[in-house]
Amino acid sequence: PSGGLNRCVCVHDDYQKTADWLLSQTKHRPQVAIICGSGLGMLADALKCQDAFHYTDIPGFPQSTVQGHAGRLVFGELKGKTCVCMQGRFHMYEGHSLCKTTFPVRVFKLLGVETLIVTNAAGSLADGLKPGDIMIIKDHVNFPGLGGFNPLNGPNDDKFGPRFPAMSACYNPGLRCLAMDIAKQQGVAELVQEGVYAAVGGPNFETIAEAKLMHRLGVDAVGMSTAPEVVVAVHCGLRVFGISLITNKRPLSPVSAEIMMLQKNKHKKRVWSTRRPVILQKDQRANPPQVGVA
Ligand SMILES: O=P(O)(O)O[C@@H]1C[C@H](O)[C@@H](CO)O1
Ligand SMILES: Nc1nc2[nH]cnc2c(=O)[nH]1
Repeated sequence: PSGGLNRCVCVHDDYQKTADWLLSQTKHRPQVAIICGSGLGMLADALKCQDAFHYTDIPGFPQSTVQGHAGRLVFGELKGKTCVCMQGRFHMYEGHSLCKTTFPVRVFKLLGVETLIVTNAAGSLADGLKPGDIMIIKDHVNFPGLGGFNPLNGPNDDKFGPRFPAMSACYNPGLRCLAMDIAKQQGVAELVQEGVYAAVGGPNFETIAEAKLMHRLGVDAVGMSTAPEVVVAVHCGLRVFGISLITNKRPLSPVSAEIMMLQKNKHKKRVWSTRRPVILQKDQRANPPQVGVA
């Protein structure tokens, strides 16, 4: 991969100018940044003493084009911590370069942020993860990154981090433990579990074969964001905590008339089944049963 979309074209000064402008517009000095995923922008409403800025008014900031992403940066207080909250993020499928997609993360670093909380909407590939559940991200598979689409491509900015950053402990274990403890205290532990998130480029959802492949690779939930932001955050030394809100199940097999078969159940009764057809015995092959016919 080469070309404009796959090479960081922003220089340190670009991030600094945006950070300086924000610092001149608000008295808040955030320690925590929160990126709200699709439909999760209401998290920002919980902030007290808010200063809010539309992305269109922030010098150098990319613009949000997705429904459910309001396009505002909100500063405020939450339980005694000063936070900055992105109501809406940037995705590769909108046509943003990865450099622009992750631009706010480096701005947060320059604002003095130490901890980044990433949230997203994702489809479940795991049996035990249902729509409405929350998955604490323990690790990720960055499919665009594995293919060479990486926000760190291009000359390394040593002021932010090293050329070859380690990604073996992206999601802070202490924060993951704390989140699980809080879920127990709040009585919602049965809705919360840890899992592996995979980022794909989108905007199309996965084919059955792609979903199966990811499931076999150990992916629990799939979405179209987060991993590039986390790569940039870890590169510049931010502590990261991530959660996926499970919005749907990603089917691993087509449940359709094509594979519906009448099969014998354990009581030897013939019932419709969506189980995979069994391999036929030699003597059955000459006269195979027809799918969907009793
Ligand atoms: O920003 P997130 O990752 O929450 O958005 C997800 C991925 C797509 O933008 C959209 C698809 O439903 O939700
Ligand atoms: N790629 C992908 N992104 C999602 N965002 C919400 N659900 C899904 C899904 O099933 N797949």
